[in-house]
Amino acid sequence: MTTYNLALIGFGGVNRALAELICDEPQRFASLGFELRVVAITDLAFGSLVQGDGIDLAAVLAMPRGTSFDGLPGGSSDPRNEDVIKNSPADIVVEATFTSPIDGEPAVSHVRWAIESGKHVVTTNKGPVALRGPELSKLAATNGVRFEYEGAVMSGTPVIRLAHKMLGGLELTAVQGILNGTSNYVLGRMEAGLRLDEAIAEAQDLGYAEADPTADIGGSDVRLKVAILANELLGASMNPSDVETTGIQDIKSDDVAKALASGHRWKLIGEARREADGRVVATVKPIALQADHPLAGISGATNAVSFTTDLLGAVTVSGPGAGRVETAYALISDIMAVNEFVKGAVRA
Ligand SMILES: NC(=O)c1ccc[n+]([C@@H]2O[C@H](COP(=O)([O-])OP(=O)(O)OC[C@H]3O[C@@H](n4cnc5c(N)ncnc54)[C@H](O)[C@@H]3O)[C@@H](O)[C@H]2O)c1
Ligand SMILES: N[C@@H](CCO)C(=O)O
Repeated sequence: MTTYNLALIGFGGVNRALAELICDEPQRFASLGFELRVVAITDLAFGSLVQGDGIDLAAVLAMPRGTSFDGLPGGSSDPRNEDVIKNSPADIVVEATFTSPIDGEPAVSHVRWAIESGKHVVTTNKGPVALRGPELSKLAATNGVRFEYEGAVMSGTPVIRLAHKMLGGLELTAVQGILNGTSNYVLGRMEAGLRLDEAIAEAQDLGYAEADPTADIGGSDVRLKVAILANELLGASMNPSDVETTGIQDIKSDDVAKALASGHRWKLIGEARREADGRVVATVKPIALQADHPLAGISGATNAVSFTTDLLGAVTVSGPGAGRVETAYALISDIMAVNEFVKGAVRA
């Protein structure tokens, strides 16, 4: 059986959930035809750890946040991302640090270092994909490795790969949906009577929110996702700054209650659409949907995206849009794609 060595860059909610699955459920991977071994971990809070024979995941998962890897064999209190990414014996770099909606850093550099040193990259980080996606995919192709990022949109729910693989024979003219778990959860909790700040705190505890939740509430998280979908699926060359964006920060408990009373529900809707002249235009804005609208019933951290197609009309995918384990599954599906690529290369 093939063993893939992983370097986990960022050891927060998502990469810890992946480490737990690797530690607790090895049979899940054996049934996929490979084993996973974590040989390196870096994080601002822990430093870095490189152990070529495989890190004892149960032991590091038990370390409280803020404890240093310094003192462990191969450990340091410094994250040493560049050295670890370039020189550790990893086959696959798993990037799950903070998303920067401004320039995608430091994740863009992490991805580039990995690809340039011949390592595959799987990531849930929207920044590099939305801001540098085509350039990084091209670099990966040139270096004979994969750059996979299913978790950048709707966490583990298959959207990007599903659309590429299964909708490729259709003409897509628009994508529209609820693409942020935190804001959808928050709007639902406000319907239940919570204040905005109370609902955000709950979403943070549940692991849905970004490190800076203003990205979720202010719409910049959805803006990145809409740009990714427009570029991947509608053939646009869009920068996130091209997406006209309004968040839910100005929606008050009163607005939510009034909408409910009149049979409406506020939802943060992201959309990209190809116009008759071929231009792709994209927006993010809150809309009070009628209760019988197909997206009005999407509740909690669940997301949904609807593709407008020529032969099938609307095709809608719905599932978790956030969550630690749910997002770790996106990384697993990316590793499955890397495995297919590696096996294909061996056969060829
Ligand atoms: N949690 C979700 O539901 C979800 C869903 C989809 C995508 N994502 C994306 O996945 C990524 C990880 O999410 P998360 O929930 O694990 O976040 P998190 O905040 O729990 O963890 C991020 C970790 O990265 C570390 N980090 C930040 N900058 C670093 C650096 N320069 N070097 C080393 N470590 C660094 C932090 O210390 C933290 O432990 C984010 O980019 C997020 O946008 C998260
Ligand atoms: N913070 C994001 C994570 C998934 O990208 C959300 O709530 O949807």
